[in-house]
Formats: sequence, structure tokens, C-alpha cells
Amino acid sequence: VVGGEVARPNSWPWQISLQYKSGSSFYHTCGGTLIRRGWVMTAAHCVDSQRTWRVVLGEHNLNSNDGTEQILSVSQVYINNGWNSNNVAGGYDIALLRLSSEATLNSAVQLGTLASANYILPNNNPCYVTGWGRTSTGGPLSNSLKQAWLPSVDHQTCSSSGWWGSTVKTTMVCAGGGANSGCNGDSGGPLNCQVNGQYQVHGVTSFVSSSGCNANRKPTVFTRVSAYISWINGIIG
Ligand SMILES: CC(C)C[C@H](NC(=O)[C@H](CCCC[NH3+])NC(=O)C(F)(F)F)C(=O)Nc1ccc(C(C)C)cc1
Repeated sequence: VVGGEVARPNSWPWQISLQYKSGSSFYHTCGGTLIRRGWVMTAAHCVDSQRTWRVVLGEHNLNSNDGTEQILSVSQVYINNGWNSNNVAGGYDIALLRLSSEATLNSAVQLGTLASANYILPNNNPCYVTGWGRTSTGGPLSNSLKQAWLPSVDHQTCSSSGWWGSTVKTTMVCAGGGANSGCNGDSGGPLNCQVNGQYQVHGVTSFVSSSGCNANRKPTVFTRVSAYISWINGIIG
């Protein structure tokens, strides 16, 4: 997350850290959203390589024991069939992770509320991007979970010339486009938008401009969750 601030610990209790094993250690690579006690939603591009994954729930500072962490392994990865790792602009950047055991829900670990099927955010809806991703283009990951104010940008604006043009599809959500943005390492995490007074998950962080995370008029692009509700329900039952 570029810009914004460190979140109050566990104020986004559905945010998870997706980590891969290398040697005898695990490393943060992406964010995700706890959507059922045994299921996490993330980006397909986070899990389209063969690795040993684990999910950390109730996380705040990646490098210290917050006392609220629950560490669960991943038993199955379901990548949307439309995903093409050579074409992030094609969309379908969404995956589900079956956890090996069920999370315990408490004040630090809660389920995210998904957007309603086919719901389209109006322009400039209040939203926050959250994650442990780079805090500047090419910079380091954040040790602590960050949040940044990132109002939605409607498709008409986001797909116009000077913005993303035809790179952005209607199965995506744009947000930001100014000083604040998501960045590498925030992939897979939630775009948290306030609808009817409730924070709901409307996006899965997918991509930013290769010329810089917070490039002007290149909003952070998210997979539009409301376009995949039936796919999600078909898998998690
Ligand atoms: C160094 C980083 C910033 C490069 C940047 N990376 C990204 O945007 C990666 C997703 C890459 C998927 C491809 N395997 N996502 C992120 O960093 C995220 F913002 F989600 F955290 C990128 O490739 N962006 C990109 C590349 C190509 C396009 C074309 C489709 C125009 C659009 C964006």
C-alpha cells in the first residue's frame, strides 16, 4: 500500500497473509480474504505456481507475535478456469483456497461480507485497500498491515484514454488513481467498500501500472467480486 497509514490492529479481521515455504521459512507473498471458516479468497496470480502455502489469520505485524495469529495450511487451490497467467488484463484473477482446518472466529478473525451478485459500485464510493505490500514503487513490504483511502472509479472513467483504456474490463473494479494505491504484495487482498454503512469486500487486488504502483490516472485494478459470486458459491457450497 502506497500512502495511507498503518491500520489499527485487527480492524480488517477478514484480511489474511498468504505465505509460501522456502527452505524452512515462510514468506508473505499476497493478501486474501477469509470468506468462510475454511475458505480464503485471493488472486489467481498469487497461487498459479506450485508451492507450499499457508494462511495467517489475525495478523498485524508480520515480524512479531501479535498474540492473535492463527496459522492454517492450505489443502486445495481452486483457480478460476478463465485465468491466463500471461494475460492479467483478461481478468478472471480470482482463486479460492480450502484450508486444512477451520478458523476460530473472534475479535481478530472474522468473515468478510462479499458484495452482492452483479452489484456495480457508483463512482467515488468510499473504499480502502489493505495489505502488507510495498509502501512505494520498488520499495520494501510493510511490516504492519496498512490501509489507504481509495475511492472507486467507474468503468467509463477507468477505461477512458489517458486512464487504463481497454486494458480494464467490466469484470474489474478500479479505485484510486492518485497518490494512494495498492502495490506488489497487496495482490489478492480485499478492496473494502462501505455500502449501506457496512464494509463489504468488492475487489481482489489484481494489478497496478508497470510504470509505478501509484501512477497518476492508473488506478489500482481489482477483480470485481460481484461478477464471481455464482462461481464462488458453486465451489464452497
Ligand atoms: C512491478 C509491478 C508493479 C508490475 C505489475 N505487477 C502487478 O500489477 C501485479 C500483477 C502481475 C500479474 C502478472 N503475472 N499485481 C500487483 O502488484 C498488485 F497490485 F496486485 F499488488 C504489472 O505487471 N503490471 C501490469 C503489467 C501488464 C499490464 C498490461 C496488461 C497492460 C498491466 C499491468
